[in-house]
Amino acid sequence: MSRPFEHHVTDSPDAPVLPVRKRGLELVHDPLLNKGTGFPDSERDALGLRGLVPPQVVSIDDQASRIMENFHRQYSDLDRYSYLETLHDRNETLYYRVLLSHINELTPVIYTPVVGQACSQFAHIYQRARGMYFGAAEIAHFDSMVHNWPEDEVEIVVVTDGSRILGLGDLGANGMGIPIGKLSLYVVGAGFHPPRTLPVMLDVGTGNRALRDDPLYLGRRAERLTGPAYDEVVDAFVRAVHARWPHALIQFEDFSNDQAFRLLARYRDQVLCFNDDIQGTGAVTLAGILSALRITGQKLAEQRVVFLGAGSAARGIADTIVAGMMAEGGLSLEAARRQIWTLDSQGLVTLDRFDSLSEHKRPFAQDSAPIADLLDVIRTIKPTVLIGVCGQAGSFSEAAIREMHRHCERPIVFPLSNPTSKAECTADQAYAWTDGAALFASGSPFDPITRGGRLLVPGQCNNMYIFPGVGQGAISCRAAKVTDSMFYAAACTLASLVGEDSLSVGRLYPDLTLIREISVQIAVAVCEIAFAEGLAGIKRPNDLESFIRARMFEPRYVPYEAV
Ligand SMILES: NC(=O)C1=CN([C@@H]2O[C@H](COP(=O)(O)OP(=O)(O)OC[C@H]3O[C@@H](n4cnc5c(N)ncnc54)[C@H](OP(=O)(O)O)[C@@H]3O)[C@@H](O)[C@H]2O)C=CC1
Ligand SMILES: CC(=O)C(=O)O
Ligand SMILES: [Mg+2]
Repeated sequence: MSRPFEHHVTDSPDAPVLPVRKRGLELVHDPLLNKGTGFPDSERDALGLRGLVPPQVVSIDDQASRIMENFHRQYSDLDRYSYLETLHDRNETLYYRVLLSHINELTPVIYTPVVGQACSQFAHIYQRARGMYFGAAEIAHFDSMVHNWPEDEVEIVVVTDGSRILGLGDLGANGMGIPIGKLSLYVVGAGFHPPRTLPVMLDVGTGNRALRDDPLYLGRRAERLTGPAYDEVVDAFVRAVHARWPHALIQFEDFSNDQAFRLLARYRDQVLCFNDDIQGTGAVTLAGILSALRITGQKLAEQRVVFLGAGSAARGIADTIVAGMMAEGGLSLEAARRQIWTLDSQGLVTLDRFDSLSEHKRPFAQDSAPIADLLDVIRTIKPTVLIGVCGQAGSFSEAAIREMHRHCERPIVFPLSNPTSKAECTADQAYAWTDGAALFASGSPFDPITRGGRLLVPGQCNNMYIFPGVGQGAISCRAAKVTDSMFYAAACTLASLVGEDSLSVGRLYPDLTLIREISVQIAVAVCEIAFAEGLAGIKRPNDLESFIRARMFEPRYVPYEAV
């Protein structure tokens, strides 16, 4: 049963007037409706705001200037994160206006790398409730708890169990910063209406002893659940969410790989869902490799790819590259997989380890002698592409990168682990060790570099380029499920949007200021797959692109009508 709540969304782009029941401070304290000093005089009269805000009526752009002035006054990254979250909690329209107009400067704060620091300290910097916590002890209440959430039209749920937050390991309930950050990017990147997004923490305990002993820790102080007890919590959560919001998309985020693959397999045909670390990362990485190959003029099917790390991200990327080699290069599944070598914490993943390998590693086990070390693997395999997804800082050594460059004129080097403190190497290092020849992209951003008078701009290979558009596509056409073919289409679309101007400075991804355009094009591609595969829940609109654009939230103040 849902209660009558305040409307937060208007779908009419032409003359949007939002009926508002709240008055006075109740309105000012609702972050979805608050305009702060931006309430015009007419609304101050009609909504009981006279005297409650300073006399000047300030435009949203002047408000944004004040925000940036104060943002620049903060002392540390964590201060900057907290400052933006305070704004998020006070005035969402202004928060998104500021993010959208300073996207390159602010994304690294609300997202990687600073969000990693924020998650590590989440319990200490916590200010105000945001999103929902589904605790194992409350499992009997999940079905009723979902009705405590005030919005009837949730479209995107990003859920984590905190077990593998970026490359920082098990952060338990502190991991809530990740769903919050990802959903901000859904709004900024693909124009989801803020009240239609829901961050979720599945609090099933934590294996992180230091957190459990931290007096300020906000999650369940118990060992992490496993086995059937864990599955029951996830099941109850998915059932409750699906019952309350049957059309919502559930994004699984930062689950350790012992759960990630199982959960995706279990739910992908039951409810609208995907795993971002597996599927989103696969798509964004293939796009970057395709961009790099436009520079070298080579074909995907000719590449020899080495992964340092053989977990969720590695498997998602490897499968997507294989799909590309099969689609573009005509290789068989087996032939494509033979072009890919993975290393885990025990060294090269080989057939002689088959029986002890987790399921997700087995398809990429190579018929090769054991090799323990990345340098020796590079010496033996002579890769053209090197991908780091092991969460181990500095694990691409100078010797390894130099060895790669010895046999490969333009090595494709992607240290993808997040946050920056976990990157396998820096942009500076990759360029220095290859004399500027590396085609480089990283999970967290690095600044441009000038080498010998030449500007080199590192791209950011991060699933943030993919998930907003895939989500918008899936929701716009009411897709019954999210398929791998949709992610493949997203990868090709993203690659097609990288301009020659970007490639001329070695940047393998478009500038982030283009994220909304990228998301529209990805959403169109995803919808087209849904229509072609009979998965769409609506009739195809004649002008699909305009249909998607019309759904997108613009952070500006709409007029209110007192009701
Ligand atoms: N840029 C992006 O968009 C994304 C980046 N990532 C980043 O990728 C990293 C990994 O994520 P994910 O795949 O989900 O994590 P997983 O835990 O699933 O996988 C980590 C893998 O790294 C291996 N590993 C650990 N230490 C070493 C080592 N010293 N040498 C070789 N391999 C090692 C592990 O080996 P073993 O199996 O033996 O334990 C495991 O196979 C994280 O830092 C994450 O932030 C993830 C998703 C998206
Ligand atoms: C980017 C991302 O999803 C990760 O590092 O886990
Ligand atoms: Mg992730």
